[in-house]
Amino acid sequence: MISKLIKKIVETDAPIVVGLDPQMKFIPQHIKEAAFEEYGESLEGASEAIWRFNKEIIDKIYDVVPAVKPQIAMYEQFGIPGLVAFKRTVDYCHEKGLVVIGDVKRGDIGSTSESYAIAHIGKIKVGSKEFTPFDEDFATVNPYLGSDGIDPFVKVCNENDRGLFILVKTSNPSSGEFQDRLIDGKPLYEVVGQKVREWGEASMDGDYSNIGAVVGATYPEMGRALRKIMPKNFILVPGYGAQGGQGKDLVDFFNPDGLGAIVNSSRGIIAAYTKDAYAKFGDKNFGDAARQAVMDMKADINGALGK
Ligand SMILES: O=C(O)c1cc(=O)[nH]c(=O)n1[C@@H]1O[C@H](COP(=O)(O)O)[C@@H](O)[C@H]1O
Repeated sequence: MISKLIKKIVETDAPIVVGLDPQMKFIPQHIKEAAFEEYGESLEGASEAIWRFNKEIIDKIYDVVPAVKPQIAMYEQFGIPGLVAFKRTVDYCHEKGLVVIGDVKRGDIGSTSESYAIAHIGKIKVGSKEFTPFDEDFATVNPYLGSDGIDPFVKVCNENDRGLFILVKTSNPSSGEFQDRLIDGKPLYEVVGQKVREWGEASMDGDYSNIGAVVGATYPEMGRALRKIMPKNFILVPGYGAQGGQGKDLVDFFNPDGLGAIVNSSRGIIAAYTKDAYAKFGDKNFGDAARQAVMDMKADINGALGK
């Protein structure tokens, strides 16, 4: 699966993933009104608005980026209709040829992890039939329960040619509270980075492993150290844009081959039309604003990489 992602990154020349994290406050009024008129001011109405918003964004960016990352919490807050909107989004992104990273941040005891893995990147048998419930290409995973919480994800991943991005050093301000604590003189995130390297060894797909890591753009120094610890693991880098990360912070997340990292921006892209820099598009053309924000992000990152 990582080879498919790499192929698309090279084709689009964009190591970028658009985060499909719709919040009601970002959805233009005309979309909400139309959805509410048909489905009422209800969980169904909100979920329909999310779907229509996503579809417009996807239609405007699918040919310039390799991947999207829907964050399931944004959908789950609207209950079952929200999860239906999540699944519609995943399916439509596949139709448009995009790689889908399900940002689900799962991880539990072994048996429970296995069920999470089946739900998102695996297959479930019902009688004589087999189903792929959510059917993402990659899932994000929380490793802090240890190896027995990760092993079932790796197994399901290998059986289905899918991928994982395992949290190593997160982008948020208090991530250091636990992740930077020293264990035998090493920060915990480095210990976890070393484990990601080991977990990924049996999942090679070309030059890289299907098992990747998540490291926040907001911690470039740590990104540099982790890049060396995990030379064959792709790094998903969130924290660009809304959380302050910029192209110049990202250079050391990449390998000398120009690959090895994919940078996420969610609010910075999907809500671009609400920002002064893109206000000229207006709320009716929020999809065009998103596309322009992608092009600007691409120029910023590729410029920093000297391309
Ligand atoms: O796993 C993630 O994607 C993730 C890890 C992390 O350390 N920090 C982080 O922000 N994220 C996710 O990346 C997205 C960032 O959104 P923006 O700040 O709007 O670009 C959200 O979906 C977060 O849940």
